[in-house]
Amino acid sequence: MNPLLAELHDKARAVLDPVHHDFFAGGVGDEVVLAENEAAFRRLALLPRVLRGKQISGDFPVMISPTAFHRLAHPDGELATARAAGDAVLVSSMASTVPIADVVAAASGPVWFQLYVQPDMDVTEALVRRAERAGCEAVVVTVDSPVFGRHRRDLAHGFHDLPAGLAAENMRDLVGPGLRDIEMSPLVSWEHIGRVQEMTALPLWVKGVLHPKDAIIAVRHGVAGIVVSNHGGRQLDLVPAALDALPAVVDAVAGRVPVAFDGGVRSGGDIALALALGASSAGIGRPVLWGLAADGEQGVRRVLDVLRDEFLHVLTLCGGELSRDMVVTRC
Ligand SMILES: Cc1cc2nc3c(=O)[nH]c(=O)nc-3n(C[C@H](O)[C@H](O)[C@H](O)COP(=O)(O)O)c2cc1C
Ligand SMILES: CC(C)CC(=O)C(=O)O
Repeated sequence: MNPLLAELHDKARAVLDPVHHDFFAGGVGDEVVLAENEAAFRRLALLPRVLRGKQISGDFPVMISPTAFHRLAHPDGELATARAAGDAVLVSSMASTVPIADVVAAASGPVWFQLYVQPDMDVTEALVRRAERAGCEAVVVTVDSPVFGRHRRDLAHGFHDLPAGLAAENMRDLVGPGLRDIEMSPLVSWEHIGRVQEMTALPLWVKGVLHPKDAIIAVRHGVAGIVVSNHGGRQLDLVPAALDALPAVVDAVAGRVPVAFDGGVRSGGDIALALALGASSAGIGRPVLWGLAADGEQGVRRVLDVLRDEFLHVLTLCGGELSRDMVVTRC
């Protein structure tokens, strides 16, 4: 982990209510996958190319992954995150504690709307319209959550809803303000993806694909892109590290749509490894929350600056190139 990010996590831990810290930090079950997401990067190494004789471009293919309830981390919540995002894609959680219109107004770059399909399709449609009206540039449907993950830390703390004064603002007038007002349903299927596509002309991504067969089905459904993700180790504690699932999905998709990735990215080198394995961009989840808790907008800015600087440095050391043949396993 980049030491500056570790410092921000330490600071966040010191300022956050321990219950909220554990909501952000925790994973499902024994937290095997939570640990594996980070460990997977340590098992890989990069073989740099040399004497490539070129200046690298400043492209920084990173997105801010959707995470719920930023006002638990800082009073400015998602407004601070949006202001700090710069030109990185900000995927704003449906469960934001600031309405999506205000998130988009605070951002200078693209904002995508993350959606859990609600079994009541009128509610789903209302959310999609809200995202469109706000000016979101894509809808990202999270598909790895047929039920809520069982997070032992939250159960131990008895944390199952937001404190008074905070609400899931996009949901408040539709179903209610709380965490438990958001429905997860195992009945959601590819048919619902089709129905969301019929509702909107916005590009639709699916987030939370691990099986290559699902990636192929997604492509067949005309999705604009796929995010390989295990939800930061918060859903099923039996899945592989997200990084280990990435190459097979990239191969199955075979360039037909972009394949983004998230899970365990904690340094610029991690971003480089994910891109070398074929990711179109790398998503950042918890480090953004640590920056936000530690120092609001400035803290999130710091996280992105540190990662950008480190990524571009690694890229230069790799000859400005990242490809699958440059990735080897450590002995
Ligand atoms: C506190 C927290 C809340 C999250 N909320 C959402 C959410 O609302 N929607 C969603 O699709 N994913 C959610 N995720 C998953 C993230 O989008 C992302 O997949 C994951 O955090 C990436 O792993 P990382 O935290 O190791 O970077 C959440 C993750 C965390 C840690
Ligand atoms: C269930 C959501 C409100 C948040 C989420 O996806 C998560 O906490 O992992």
